[in-house]
Amino acid sequence: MLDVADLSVTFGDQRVLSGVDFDVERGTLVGLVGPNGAGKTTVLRTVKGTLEPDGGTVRVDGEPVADRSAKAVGRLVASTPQGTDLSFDFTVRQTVEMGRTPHLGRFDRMGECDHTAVETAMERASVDRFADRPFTSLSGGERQRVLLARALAQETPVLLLDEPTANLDINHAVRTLELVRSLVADGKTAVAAIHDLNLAARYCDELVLLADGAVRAAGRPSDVLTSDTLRDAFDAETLVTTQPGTDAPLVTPLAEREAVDRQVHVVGTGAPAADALASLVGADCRVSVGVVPAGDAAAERAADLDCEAVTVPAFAGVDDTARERAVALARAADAVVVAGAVGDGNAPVVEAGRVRLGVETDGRDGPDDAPSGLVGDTVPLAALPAAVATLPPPVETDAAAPLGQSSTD
Ligand SMILES: Nc1ncnc2c1ncn2[C@@H]1O[C@H](COP(=O)(O)OP(=O)(O)OP(=O)(O)O)[C@@H](O)[C@H]1O
Repeated sequence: MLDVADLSVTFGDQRVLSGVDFDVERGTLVGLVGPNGAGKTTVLRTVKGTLEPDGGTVRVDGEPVADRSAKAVGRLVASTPQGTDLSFDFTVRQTVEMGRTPHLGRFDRMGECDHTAVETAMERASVDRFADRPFTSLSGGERQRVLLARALAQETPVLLLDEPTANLDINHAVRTLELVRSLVADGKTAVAAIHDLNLAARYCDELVLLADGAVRAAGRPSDVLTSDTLRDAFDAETLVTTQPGTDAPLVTPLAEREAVDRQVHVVGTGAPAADALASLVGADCRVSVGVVPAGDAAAERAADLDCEAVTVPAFAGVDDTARERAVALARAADAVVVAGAVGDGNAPVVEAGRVRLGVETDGRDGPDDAPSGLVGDTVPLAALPAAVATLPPPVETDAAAPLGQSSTD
């Protein structure tokens, strides 16, 4: 439906976009994400034909936008601007009526179908109750919804939204994106520049991550929003987990922090244990995990993060050798962290810890499933590194088990 190929844009001697490629299928919402100045607005301006690129093409339905008249593009592509600071001396209804311009000849008056399109657009964007108020009397968020209504009144197959939720409270942000999703379900094709990565992940079918005018990653939100791509694009450390009740990634920025020089042994399985490992490694702790079944999410995350995992074959139960190694690691650690389900076979490992912390798991199997009485305080995942950082400094013991010895698997 929308095909952006090898786009490059230069302002003066500053190359702002280089080799930007992506395409958007009919009936999908693609989010443009990336840091300030990455080039998101420039991409949108090029797609709607108001900025001519130095190189590359934008095609809608196979035909280059550059080959069509402005009015013809206006019947195909509608957009909402990033800012709402427009000095209109118009009512809300008149503002929304501007969306009909591409459908009218120079001397045409609006007909019945134009009025219907305007009323429907105002209702869908929930601005009909403001219809007769001056645009300039509205709040920033209300103006944003009026500009969305103007774009809807244009009745185009393609919708471009530049920061559609920037001025909106969380309720209106969610309602706006739900509205965009329903438009997309009706067959519209939408591209939205969105700063809020978690809203983008939840509502977009695909994301295009831009930085310094180039595409750094593109695809499903869970493939695009990883700690590595976000570090690369934003130069920021993040913890990426999963939004409760969905498969969408949840990005938590990690504040600049002191490294947490602590050794921690994690007991548990699945996503909770895997997320605890990532969080602790992200805080520079030395971390081990086990006993876990080989192939479990926690064992795989440990391999990715280069942490020692004490594993046993799946469904084999905890054997003595594995338990002894895990107990040694737990004894040597400053804390044992319980995240995810813990069977009776791991109870001695948890008991070997001098300090035992549980991690809240949002209803997934967690410390509550541990054999009773094993876990002390339970903290949210986001607070885990801070909780570990406040533990007493390491004590030398004979039981010290340096990390990095081979696992028992
Ligand atoms: N007309 C212009 N003249 C010169 N430079 C420009 C112009 N428009 C944009 N730029 C520059 O191009 C780069 C990309 O800007 P753009 O607005 O596309 O970024 P963005 O990703 O939308 O940023 P933000 O998230 O802050 O809105 C920026 O460095 C910006 O300063």
